[in-house]
Amino acid sequence: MSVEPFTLKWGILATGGIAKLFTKDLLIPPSTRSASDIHHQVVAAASSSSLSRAQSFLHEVGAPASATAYGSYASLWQDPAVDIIYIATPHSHHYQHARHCLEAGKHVLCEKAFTVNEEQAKVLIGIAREKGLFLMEAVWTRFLPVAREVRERVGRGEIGGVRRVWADLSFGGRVEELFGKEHRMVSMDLAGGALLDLGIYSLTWVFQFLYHIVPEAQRGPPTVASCMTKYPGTGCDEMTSIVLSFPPNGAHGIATTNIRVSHTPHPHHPTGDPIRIQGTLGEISIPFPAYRGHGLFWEADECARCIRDGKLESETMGWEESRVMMGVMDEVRRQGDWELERPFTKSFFRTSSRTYQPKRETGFEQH
Ligand SMILES: NC(=O)C1=CN([C@@H]2O[C@H](COP(=O)(O)OP(=O)(O)OC[C@H]3O[C@@H](n4cnc5c(N)ncnc54)[C@H](OP(=O)(O)O)[C@@H]3O)[C@@H](O)[C@H]2O)C=CC1
Ligand SMILES: O=C1OC[C@@H](O)[C@H](O)[C@H]1O
Repeated sequence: MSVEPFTLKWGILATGGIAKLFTKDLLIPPSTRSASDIHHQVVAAASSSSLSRAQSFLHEVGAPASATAYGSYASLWQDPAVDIIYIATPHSHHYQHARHCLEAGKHVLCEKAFTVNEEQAKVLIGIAREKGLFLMEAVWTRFLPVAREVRERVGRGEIGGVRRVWADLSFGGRVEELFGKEHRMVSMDLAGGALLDLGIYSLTWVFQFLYHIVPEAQRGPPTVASCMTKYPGTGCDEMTSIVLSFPPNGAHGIATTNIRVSHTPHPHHPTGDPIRIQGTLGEISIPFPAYRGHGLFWEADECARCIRDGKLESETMGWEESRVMMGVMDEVRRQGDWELERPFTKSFFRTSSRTYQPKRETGFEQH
């Protein structure tokens, strides 16, 4: 007997680079990755720039003609046809956009970094819990088959007890030419910087083996030591290196990120795997992965299965872990004296329109 797949109806909030890739991936039939239990439908997309931008976006990604284009985000989160909203705005806006979507009764998949600080993450989690809605940080690499397999093998003890994990995600380049002072990667107003943009991936690899797979009663937030070097153009971080020591036995996680030098200077001549998991009996290293499509559909499949099964959070990328990783990044910024220059902690981006003025309508004003 064949069972109808569960269909999840997506709304896309923002029309930038990753929104395009993600939406194209949503439209790849799940059967191409041997999934027959779920189906994704793109029902709407919204741009805060203009209606025509949303229309061009839907056309470019190949969405069905029935998909609705909106010229404001609020129209999207008010659309009754939408089940879940994928938020693909700059980091600075994740909190307020996710909050609006949740308050409008939508499930949310929010791009990384989840928020700009732990405080904001806690608020979003509280709202999702209270309203019975699914919420997940879109750390897509957690859902890659290679990540699942390595978690399982390490969890089975194949390399003994894990004592050290190294993870680097760094893209080197002529930063001033690439990003200037306005690009979201370096803009302080858009919560740019290597740590929030790329460092979250390094942290997520470390956390998978030194936190996620550790039995709940034994795991806990790590102690944090870090160095940060600022980008002269704006004052965000351009290199950050973090050393973590995890309970229960002090295992070390070394998470690094950089926008001046790369983890793989030449993709065809790799100089070493950027992820190494070292155990008492052996080591597993992972190269930078490459996939058909963009590899973003696995996280979308996870959303569909969780929502179908009535789960509010994913076991693979759960609320507690997103919150603890945000807390680590808060501490790294504190050690890097970041908040002395710009108050990313506490209420920044939350209520103050003095410190942050959105460039255009974002729905921010209500909070
Ligand atoms: N998973 C992954 O592999 C990747 C994830 N990301 C994450 O996705 C998010 C977006 O990144 P990316 O797509 O590269 O960014 P882009 O700059 O390409 O797109 C961001 C979009 O956000 C909207 N937006 C709303 N308010 C603003 C504002 N004040 N300034 C600029 N844009 C605004 C715009 O869409 P509109 O005009 O339609 O409203 C814009 O196109 C970030 O959180 C980033 O970390 C990024 C790259 C890869
Ligand atoms: O998530 C990301 O992965 C790819 C990078 O190029 C991008 O800046 C980052 O946001």
